[in-house]
Amino acid sequence: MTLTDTAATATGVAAVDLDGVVKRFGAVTAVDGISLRIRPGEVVALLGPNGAGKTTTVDMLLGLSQPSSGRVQVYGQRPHDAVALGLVSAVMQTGGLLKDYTVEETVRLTAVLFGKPATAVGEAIERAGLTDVAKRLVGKCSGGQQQRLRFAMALLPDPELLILDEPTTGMDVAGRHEFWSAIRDDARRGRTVIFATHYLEEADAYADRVVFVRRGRIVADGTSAEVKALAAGRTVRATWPGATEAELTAIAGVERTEIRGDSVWLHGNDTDSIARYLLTETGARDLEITSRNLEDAFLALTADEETAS
Ligand SMILES: Nc1ncnc2c1ncn2[C@@H]1O[C@H](COP(=O)(O)OP(=O)(O)OP(=O)(O)O)[C@@H](O)[C@H]1O
Repeated sequence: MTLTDTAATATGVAAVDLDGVVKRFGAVTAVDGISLRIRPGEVVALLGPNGAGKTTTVDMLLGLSQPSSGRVQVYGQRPHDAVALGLVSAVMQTGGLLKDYTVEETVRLTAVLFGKPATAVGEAIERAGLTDVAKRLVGKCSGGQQQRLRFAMALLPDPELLILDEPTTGMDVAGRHEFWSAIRDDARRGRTVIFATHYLEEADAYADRVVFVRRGRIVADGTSAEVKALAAGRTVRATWPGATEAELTAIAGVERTEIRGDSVWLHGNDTDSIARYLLTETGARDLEITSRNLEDAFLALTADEETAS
C-alpha cells in the first residue's frame, strides 16, 4: 500500500475525518452537520433511505464536491489530494465499462492509464474473484461480475480506503453474496472500506460499524450489535398537543423523539418510567408502548415522514 510513502503515516491519523460537514444545494441541505471519524481498517456502512445524504457525503470524500462548511479529510489529506496519491478509490453504481473488451483487457487498460505495472492486473482480477471470467467480454458478464470488475479496477492503486456507493443495487442474491465475499476477503488485509447502502442486512453482515444517516444527519452510530441493541428498545407513543422537541428530550431516559401532529413518539430502554412521567407530569394521554424489531426500528430511524420540514 502507498500509505508508508505519505505524510499520512503520522500516528493516530484517521482514515476519514468529517468535522461539522454541511452541504447545501440551493435551498436543499443534503448534509446537515455530519461529524465522523473512521479509523484505518474499519469497515463502515453508511445506511439510510433515499435522499438521506449518503451519495453527497461520498462525493465529498472523493473530492468530487466541496462542503458548504465544515472540514473533510482523508488520511490527513484533502480528499482531492488523497485521490491523487492513490490513497482512496471508489466503486460507483453504474457506468464506466466498455462492453466489447474482455474483463482482463478492461483491467489492463485501466492499469496502463494509471501507470500501474502489469503484475497489478492479475492480482486485482484474482482479488475480485474474476479469474474464471477474465477472458469473457464485459457485455456478456452478469451485473454482479461487472460490479466486481469495477472493484478490480478500484483495487489497482492499492488504495488505503475503498468507497462503495450502493454497490449491489439491482443485483440478485447470489451476485450480492459473491460481491461481498470478494470485498470482505480483501478488507481482511486491513483496507478501510466505507459503503453506502439501503440494505440493512448488508450493513449487518459486512460492516464492523453502522452509521445510520437520515435527512443529512447521523441518527445512530455503533457496531452492528450496538445499533441492534439501540434499535431493539421500546417506544412510547402518546397524544400530546403542542409538545415541543425540547420538552421531549428533557425527559429522563428518552433517547430519540419524534413529533407528528398531536402525536409524540419517545424511544428509550426504560419505557415504564417514561410513561409514568408522561402521565403524572404532562398533559400527554392515550399512551401505547410497543417493542420494535430491527426492521421497524430501521424504518423509524431512517424514514422520511411527509411532515418533514
Ligand atoms: N446536485 C444536486 N442538486 C440539488 N440537490 C441535490 C443534488 N445532489 C443531491 N441533492 C439532494 O440532496 C439530498 C441528498 O441526496 P443524496 O443523493 O446524497 O442522498 P442518498 O442518501 O445518497 O440517496 P440515494 O439512496 O437515493 O442515493 C436529496 O434531497 C437530493 O435530492
